[in-house]
Amino acid sequence: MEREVQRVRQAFLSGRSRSLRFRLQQLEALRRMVQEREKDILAAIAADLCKSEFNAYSQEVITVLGEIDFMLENLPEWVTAKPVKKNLLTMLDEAYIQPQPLGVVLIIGAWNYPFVLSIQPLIGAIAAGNAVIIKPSELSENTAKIVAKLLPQYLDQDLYIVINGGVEETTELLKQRFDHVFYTGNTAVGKIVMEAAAKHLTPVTLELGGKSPCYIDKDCDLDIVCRRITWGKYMNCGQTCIAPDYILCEASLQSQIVWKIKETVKEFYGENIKESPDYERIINLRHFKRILSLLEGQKIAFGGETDEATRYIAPTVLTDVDPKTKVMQEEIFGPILPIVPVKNVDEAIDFINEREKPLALYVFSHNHKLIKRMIAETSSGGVTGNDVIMHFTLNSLPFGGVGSSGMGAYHGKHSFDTFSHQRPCLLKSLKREGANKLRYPPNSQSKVDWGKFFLLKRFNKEKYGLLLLTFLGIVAAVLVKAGYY
Ligand SMILES: NC(=O)c1ccc[n+]([C@@H]2O[C@H](COP(=O)([O-])OP(=O)(O)OC[C@H]3O[C@@H](n4cnc5c(N)ncnc54)[C@H](O)[C@@H]3O)[C@@H](O)[C@H]2O)c1
Ligand SMILES: CCCCCCCCCCCCCCCCCC=O
Repeated sequence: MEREVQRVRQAFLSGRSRSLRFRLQQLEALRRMVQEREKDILAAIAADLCKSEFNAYSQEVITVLGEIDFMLENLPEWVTAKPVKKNLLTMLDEAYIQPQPLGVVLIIGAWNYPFVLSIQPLIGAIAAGNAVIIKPSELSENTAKIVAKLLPQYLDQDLYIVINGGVEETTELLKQRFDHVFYTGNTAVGKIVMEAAAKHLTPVTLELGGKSPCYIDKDCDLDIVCRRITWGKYMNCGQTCIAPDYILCEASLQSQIVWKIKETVKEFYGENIKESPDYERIINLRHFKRILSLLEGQKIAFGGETDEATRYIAPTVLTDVDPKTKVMQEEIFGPILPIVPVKNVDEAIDFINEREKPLALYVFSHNHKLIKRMIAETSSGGVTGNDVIMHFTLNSLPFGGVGSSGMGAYHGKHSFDTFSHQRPCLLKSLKREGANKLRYPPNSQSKVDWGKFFLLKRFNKEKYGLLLLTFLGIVAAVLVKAGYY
C-alpha cells in the first residue's frame, strides 16, 4: 500500500497533472471511457443493485457526463489567478489568488450509487490538478472491478489509480499520508476516517447520511406531493443518501397520503412490483435483515412484503409512528416510509431541531413563506422545496452535509474548490523602500498614526498637509510606474 501511494506521489511531483491542457485531456479521456464503455458500466451497476440500464444511465451516467462537460467548459476560467482588492500599503503591488492542486487525494466511495459516488469526486480532483487514489466500496464489487479495469485504459496510469478491498485494505490505506481524503458513507465510519486523517493533519470531506425529513403542509396539492415523494423514496429501493427518510404532517392528512402513495406505487411499478424493471433490490443480506428489523411493532399501512432469496422489500408505508421506536432512531436506507403525525409546523420545526442535522430537508406547501420559515429555522445539508432529491442534480449548488450529516461539499465549481488550495499571492517590488520604513523599528506614535491612515483610513486633522504630500507622492509613483515619466 505504501509503495502504491508513493508511486502516485512521485507522479504528482513530476508536475504533469498541473497544466490546464493535461487536465482537460484527462477529463476528455474520462468522458470517452464513459461513452465507449457505457454497456460494461451499466451491466456492472445492474449486477450490484439489480438496476435497469435506463435507471443506471439516468441516475449515474448522466450525472457523470454532465459534470465532465461542466468542468471542460469552465476550467480554463477557474484555473486562472484572480486579482484581489488592495489597500494603500500594497496599491502598487500585484495581489491575487492562485488556485493550486492539493497533491494526492484519497477518494473512498460508497456502494449505493457506486459509479457516480467515486467518479464525480474524481472529476473534481482531476480538474483541480491532483493525483488520485480511488477506493470503491467492496459491497458493489462489480462496479468496483469495472472501474479498476477501465480507468488505467483511459487515464494516466500513475496519477490516477484504483485500489480495491474492504475494511482491512481501507484501514491500511488510511494509515498513509494524503493531502485530502474524500469519504462517502455512513457517519460511524466517517469518524474513523477523520481520526485517521487527523494523524497527518489531512483535511477531509465527509459525505455522510442521516434522516432526511419531509414536512407536508395542509396547503398543498397532495397528488403531486405524494408522486414526488414516492419517486424519491423508492428510487434505488430507498438506498439513497438524500431519500426522504420520514414524513411529518398533521394527523388529518395521514390517510390521504397513504392512499395517494399507494396509488402512485401502482402507477410507477405496476401490480406486480417484483416484475418491475424500475424497482431495485437491497444490496446484501445484512442490510436486508437490518431493514426488516425496523418493521417490528409498526403499523404497516401498505407494503411489508419481502423475499429473502432476492433481497426484495416492497415499498412500505408506516403510520402513527412513535418517534421513540427504532425506525425513527437510525437512517432507514431502504423502502420504508414512516409517517409521524405532528400538530403543526411549529412542532415539525421542533421535531427536526431536536435531532441530528439531516443531509436533506424537504418542505411541501403552496405557502412560500412557510417554506422560507422552515429553511430559516432549521438546519440540513441541503433543501428542496416542493420536491425531493433534485438539489443533487444542480451542480451550481454545493452538495454536502452539516453536523453529523457531513462536512465540506462538492459538485461543479464546489468540487474544484474542495480539491484546490486557494493560494494568496502578494508580489512586491524591491524598489520603493522609503514607504516600507514605516513598518521597520524603531516604532513611534507618528508611525502608528501613519499605519492607522494607511490601513484603517483614520488620520489626525493636523496631518492634512502631510497627507496631501503623501497622496501626491503616490500619484507620482503611479505615473512613474505607468511610464508617463
Ligand atoms: N452524502 C452522500 O453523498 C452519501 C452518498 C451515499 C451514501 N451516503 C451514506 O452512506 C451510508 C451508506 O453507505 P455505507 O457506509 O453502507 O457504505 P459502504 O459500506 O460502502 O462504506 C463506505 C466506504 O467506507 C469503507 N469502510 C467501511 N467500513 C470501514 C472501516 N471500518 N474503516 C475504513 N473504511 C471503511 C468501505 O470500504 C467503503 O469504501 C448511508 O448513511 C448514506 O446516507 C452518503
Ligand atoms: C429518464 C430521464 C431522466 C431524466 C433525469 C432525471 C434526473 C434524476 C436524477 C436522479 C439522481 C439521483 C442520484 C442520487 C445520488 C444520491 C447520492 C446519495 O446516495
